[in-house]
Amino acid sequence: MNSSSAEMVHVRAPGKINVFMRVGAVMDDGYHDVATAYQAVSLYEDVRAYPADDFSVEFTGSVDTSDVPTDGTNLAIKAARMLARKTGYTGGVRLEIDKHVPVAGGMGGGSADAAATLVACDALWGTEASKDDLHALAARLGADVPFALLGGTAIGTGRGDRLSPALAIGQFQWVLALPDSQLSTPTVYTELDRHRERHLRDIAPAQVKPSVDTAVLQALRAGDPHMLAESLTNDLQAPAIHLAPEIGEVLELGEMNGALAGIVSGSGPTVAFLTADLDSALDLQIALSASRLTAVRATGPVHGARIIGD
Ligand SMILES: C[C@@](CO)(OP(=O)(O)O)[C@H](O)COP(=O)(O)OP(=O)(O)OC[C@H]1O[C@@H](n2ccc(N)nc2=O)[C@H](O)[C@@H]1O
Ligand SMILES: Nc1ncnc2c1ncn2[C@@H]1O[C@H](COP(=O)(O)OP(=O)(O)O)[C@@H](O)[C@H]1O
Repeated sequence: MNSSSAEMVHVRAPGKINVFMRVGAVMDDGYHDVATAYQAVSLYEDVRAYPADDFSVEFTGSVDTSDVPTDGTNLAIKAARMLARKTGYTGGVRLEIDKHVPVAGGMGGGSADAAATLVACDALWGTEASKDDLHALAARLGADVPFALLGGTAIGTGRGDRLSPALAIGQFQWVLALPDSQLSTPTVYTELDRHRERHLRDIAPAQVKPSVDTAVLQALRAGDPHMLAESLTNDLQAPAIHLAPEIGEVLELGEMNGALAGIVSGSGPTVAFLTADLDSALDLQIALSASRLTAVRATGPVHGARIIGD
């Protein structure tokens, strides 16, 4: 089918925080078996898709995108091409991405771009892919991409792409210390495996099948930031700090300035601080900014990738 039905489609997709992340053994496909609790937060990628004969992408926004490739290796272009192949669409798309999620920061910005692009191209091209088809394409693009489609709060197992929504009430107030450096996701996983060999005490043994602690699920269900702060967990935090020791100082600074708790987001180096309420979040944002960190506030959970009427 080749019936382009719109002049432009605008889709917004969120960045994410892993409020819980246990990493188990390496599976046959080379990926680690994980158990994670994702929360989508109000730091967004805005993707605008325009009809075109070929495939291209341009970036604007508040974060440095100078390192992000704009050729066929860009995740958004990969997503568009994959959808075209799957649906038999023979045209292309021009993508404009207004980017606010830090690149290689552990918040799934590239995944959000890919998820938003799938939804935008499907609407632009009128290809009417099913939810299941979009999910399957998303999972092929990256472990985090299905969650960027779904949004909200969800448990991810397997590679992190087998999702089940988690009940969460209310809004959590986060302050994010955005990095001016990057960490490569595979490097952090590899560092974790090295740490395991050194028997670090705060990391679960790889042979234990990872699962999400019931305390996290209870805290999310209760919408209680104090409870959630007690159960924030990330097996990738110690290896991320080992690779980028300044993360440890950022965590200390936040915890001294009113955060209930701080956690490295995904593979880092973004640090997410959970606060008790909006006032504490504002105070913490000011304190971190005074220390010359880029600190932004965000709330969660928020929606996954969806069309915005401009
Ligand atoms: C760590 C997490 C936590 O949510 O997020 P980020 O910090 O990247 O945002 C994810 O596991 C990342 O998801 P994503 O960034 O989509 O990963 P992919 O592109 O699929 O994989 C990049 C690489 O990470 C490693 N990887 C990823 C997921 C997983 N369950 N096991 C792995 O070992 C593999 O080396 C893989 O080649
Ligand atoms: N559209 C995209 N946006 C961001 N990064 C992209 C994109 N396409 C490819 N990449 C590459 O993917 C890597 C990881 O990107 P990103 O999703 O921002 O980080 P993370 O996996 O830490 O959440 C980066 O090194 C980047 O160069």
